[in-house]
Amino acid sequence: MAAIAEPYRIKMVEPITLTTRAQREEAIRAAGYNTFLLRSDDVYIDLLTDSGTSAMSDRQWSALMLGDEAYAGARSFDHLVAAVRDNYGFPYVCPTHQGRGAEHLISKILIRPGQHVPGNMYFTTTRLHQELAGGTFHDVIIDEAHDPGSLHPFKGNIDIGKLEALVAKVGAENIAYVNVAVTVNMAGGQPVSMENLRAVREVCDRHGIILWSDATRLAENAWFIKHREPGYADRSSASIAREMLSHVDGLTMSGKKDCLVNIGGFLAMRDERILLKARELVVVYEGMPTYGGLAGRDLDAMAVGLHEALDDDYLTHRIGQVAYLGERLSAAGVPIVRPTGGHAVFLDAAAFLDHLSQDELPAQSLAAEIYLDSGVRAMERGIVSAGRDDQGRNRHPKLELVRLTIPRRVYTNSHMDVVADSVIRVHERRRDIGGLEFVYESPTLRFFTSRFAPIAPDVDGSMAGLERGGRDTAALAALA
Ligand SMILES: Cc1ncc(COP(=O)(O)O)c(C=O)c1O
Ligand SMILES: N[C@@H](Cc1ccc(O)cc1)C(=O)O
Repeated sequence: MAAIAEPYRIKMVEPITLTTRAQREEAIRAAGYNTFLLRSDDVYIDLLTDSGTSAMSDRQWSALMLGDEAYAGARSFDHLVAAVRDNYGFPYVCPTHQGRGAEHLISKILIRPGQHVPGNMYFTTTRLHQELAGGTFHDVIIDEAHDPGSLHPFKGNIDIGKLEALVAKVGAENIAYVNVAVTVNMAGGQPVSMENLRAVREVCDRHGIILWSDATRLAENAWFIKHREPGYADRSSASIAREMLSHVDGLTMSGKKDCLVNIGGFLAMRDERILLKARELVVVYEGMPTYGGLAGRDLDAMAVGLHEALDDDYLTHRIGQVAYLGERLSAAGVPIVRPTGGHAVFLDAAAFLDHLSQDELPAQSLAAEIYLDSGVRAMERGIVSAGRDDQGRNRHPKLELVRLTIPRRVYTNSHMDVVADSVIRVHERRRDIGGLEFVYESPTLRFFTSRFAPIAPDVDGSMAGLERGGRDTAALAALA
């Protein structure tokens, strides 16, 4: 697949800040070594997330101006419904303020306490909402997804054998629904094949189980099917996305990703009974069913963005940019999850810092080191993100990763070169990097707000001079 240049011209720019090493040392200490707690002004290239960080197009900005801010019955809602119907094929839509708003509602609607929810690898907010509704999440993704080196083209696939085994064990009536994420964020932005979606549908039909989708990165998944699955090369990603969704009963969407907006989400479905339930709940937790916690202009921008994200040239450039960064790192011997996925390059922190145990939080430490080196902000996706189980024990996920997440239409490959050079530099002196420990552990979704301190001094200055072995008193003082 030949790389293409940005299929757009840049009409507006936002200056970003270059920082000194001394400023970054101060900033990461103040942030308790948690990149989520850095101030954006202290970040040079921000690869924390692809969520809500897209650049909107001139069409989307125009749509914002046309937003209808009526409390009820706004035409902006009609625009969103039409876009979802035309692009995704669902007649019913319930907007929410973002993806987890939709997850909250669908978990409350479909899960009875004690039921089980199989899915293709956990996502933090998804699993939490399933648990809060009384459900138990089960990972039924194929084993290859847990192996950073496996080159399986569809590492997001559900393992049909694992799914069938769970149904046999707990009984179909105790499965609330099957949730299939496209792509799979925590596995590295890995896609699900159409063949797999069909097979999962067949299992669900045979057992009378609802099939739902977390379609947050639907467009990127469709592009992978076009380029990797036999029979789809001549199809548009838009038509492939439509076919993918024909296999599911409904979806939750974080519009902040593949709808190219800074805020927004929704539920979409075919069953009017689910819509009615969603409307009963949305007025309690989000807002009127025609705005769901959003401004009318947000609905309009999302209606335009969800269509733009399905454009093949846009997708070829976007996924090509992720691959470009991945190839630069692989060529230098940096261990990454392969093949690269749709939204991010994931560093294999366990292999990168193989002198650290998982309990020394290698991914958290690596993300802090990369920030210290260059001001590039990444995100931990390992033991800290996985949290604790219902017995209060740390979960030890097989993947211990750092995510370099690429916002949509925001950075050029010159930025990717700066990122690659920095990660390669850090890799060259990896033996000097020590681990971290918690100094404050947040009880829920702990990766967002916990604070850390170095547990081991290094020899030549990476985190040297900040804190040596033990508690980060400055960080604790800042917290108090
Ligand atoms: C796969 C996936 N599902 C759900 C969500 C939740 O979406 P939001 O951040 O809009 O609440 C996210 C991002 O958080 C995600 O990446
Ligand atoms: N969904 C967004 C924001 C987010 C980040 C981490 C989370 O665990 C939850 C939400 C992302 O994947 O970047």
